Amino acid sequence: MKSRRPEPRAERPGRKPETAREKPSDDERAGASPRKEARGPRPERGPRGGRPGEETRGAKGKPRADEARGQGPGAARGKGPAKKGAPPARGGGGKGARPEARGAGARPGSPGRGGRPATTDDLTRGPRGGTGEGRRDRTAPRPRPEPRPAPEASGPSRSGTVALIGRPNVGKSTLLNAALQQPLSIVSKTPQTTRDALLGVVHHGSAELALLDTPGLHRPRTQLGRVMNEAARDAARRADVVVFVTDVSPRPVKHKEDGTPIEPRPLLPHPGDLVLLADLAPDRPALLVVNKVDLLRDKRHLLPLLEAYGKVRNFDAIVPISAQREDGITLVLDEIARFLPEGPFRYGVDDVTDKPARYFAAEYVREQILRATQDEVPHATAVTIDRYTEPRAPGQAVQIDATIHVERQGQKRILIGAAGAMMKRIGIAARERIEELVGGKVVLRLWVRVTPDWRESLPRLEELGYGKARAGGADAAEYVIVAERDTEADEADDEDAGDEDLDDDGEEDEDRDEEDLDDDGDDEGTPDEDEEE
Ligand SMILES: Nc1nc2c(ncn2[C@@H]2O[C@H](COP(=O)(O)OP(=O)(O)OP(=O)(O)O)[C@@H](O)[C@H]2O)c(=O)[nH]1
Repeated sequence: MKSRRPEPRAERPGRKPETAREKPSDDERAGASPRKEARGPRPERGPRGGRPGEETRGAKGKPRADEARGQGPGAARGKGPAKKGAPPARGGGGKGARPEARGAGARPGSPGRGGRPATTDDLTRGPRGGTGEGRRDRTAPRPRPEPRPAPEASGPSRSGTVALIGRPNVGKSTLLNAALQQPLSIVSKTPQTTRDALLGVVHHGSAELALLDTPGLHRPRTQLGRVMNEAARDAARRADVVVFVTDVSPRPVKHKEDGTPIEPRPLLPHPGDLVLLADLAPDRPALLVVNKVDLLRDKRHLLPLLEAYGKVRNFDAIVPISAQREDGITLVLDEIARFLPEGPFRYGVDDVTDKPARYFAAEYVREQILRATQDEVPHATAVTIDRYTEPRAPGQAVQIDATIHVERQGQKRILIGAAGAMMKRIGIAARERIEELVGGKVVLRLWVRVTPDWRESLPRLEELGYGKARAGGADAAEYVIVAERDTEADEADDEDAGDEDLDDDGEEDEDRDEEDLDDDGDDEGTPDEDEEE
């Protein structure tokens, strides 16, 4: 379906939350009555440009010193087509075809903190500015106080699908959100938050990037894990460009007995990455994005790491970024755009994604579960939308009934909490996030249901929305825009509530059911070990 553009909505007076209440029997209900903070006008979508301080380097370890400092327009060029040859179908992927205006002269300073979740308006029309009032999401990217200046459209138009691939928790969803300039995809500190490929459309100069956020590739222990891995691999297979995302994380500084710090070992490519890169889409352009460079205390460790990665694969470009701080995003988009095939845009300039609002309603409930619970609960949770009814008159609320599926009674008890307190907390936070999405009032009713072993049952996974062939991405002949609020109630195919676990305290979960690729590179192994500085 094609979207209609909603008018900017007016500010609404605040409302008070309702007290959650429980329902007898196996279902538990927690209502969160509408409460909304007033919000200001939405800024126009803006163009993009480079940023000072963005670092980049060419593939195979040749640092681009000038560009690494964001001083030159050619930052993040890598070897590019000059070495691999511009793909014929991508025609002229050299400098001449590149969008201009990035690097120096770009938006100064770091983006502002805070901000609010996306609204329907934002999802269809562009980024939000704002001051961050009412924002609860500490892990979502911080909105920019000003939109990025866009590169000028130059050369032929390019469009294509771009898969963001990598281990869990490296920041793929954060990167997508930063590129979109809105927190569309749910982000959490717990690995395996993303359970399905999610499209985000970015128009960048003369290029249209259909970015696919994907589940982190990991060692699966359940059918769900296998389905998630397949979703990621499928996205990589159908992509025109693969962006392999990895991260750097500082190790704690160790000290000798006399208290002097031990010189940290150099950073090395993550062993799991070596496994994944061994057979990752060898026949198409691949970019490496090294995320979380803000965590490096000593940036001298970055260059050897980039060089080491450059020896693993003949990347077309290597771009170190901080997705969370939105540093380096423009360079990533520039580099991707260079390798897209020439062709007309497939989406409207205001289109953002192909999932309906009900999909995000389920995801945002799951997001709050990830934030509010820990241990085994998040991984054992899925969310389905039982009813999504649009308001019949102005001022009325969207009515949403959602079921939270868990696997055991104990998990249900945890989710409900004492006197329903946990459910209430989740319900209120999710409802507020959904209200921002749909741009209006929402009445959200949540039930908790025990669906034993749903992660191991393919039919159950199908019912819960996992593993189906989904419309989306650049291949979709028709697509639904999230702003379109007339989603059919029986649109069962879109009830793909993702669910993944997230610790509120940010610790990697101890009892998660899937693991990252391990050091021996056999797709079986131990959880991630953060690299340290
Ligand atoms: N310090 C820092 N943290 C980041 C950065 N990017 C992402 N994170 C954090 O890393 C965690 C994981 O981020 P996600 O975007 O959910 O990672 P993902 O790769 O999509 O994770 P999966 O869903 O497991 O595949 C979150 O806590 C983010 O806030 C960054 O640039 N710097």
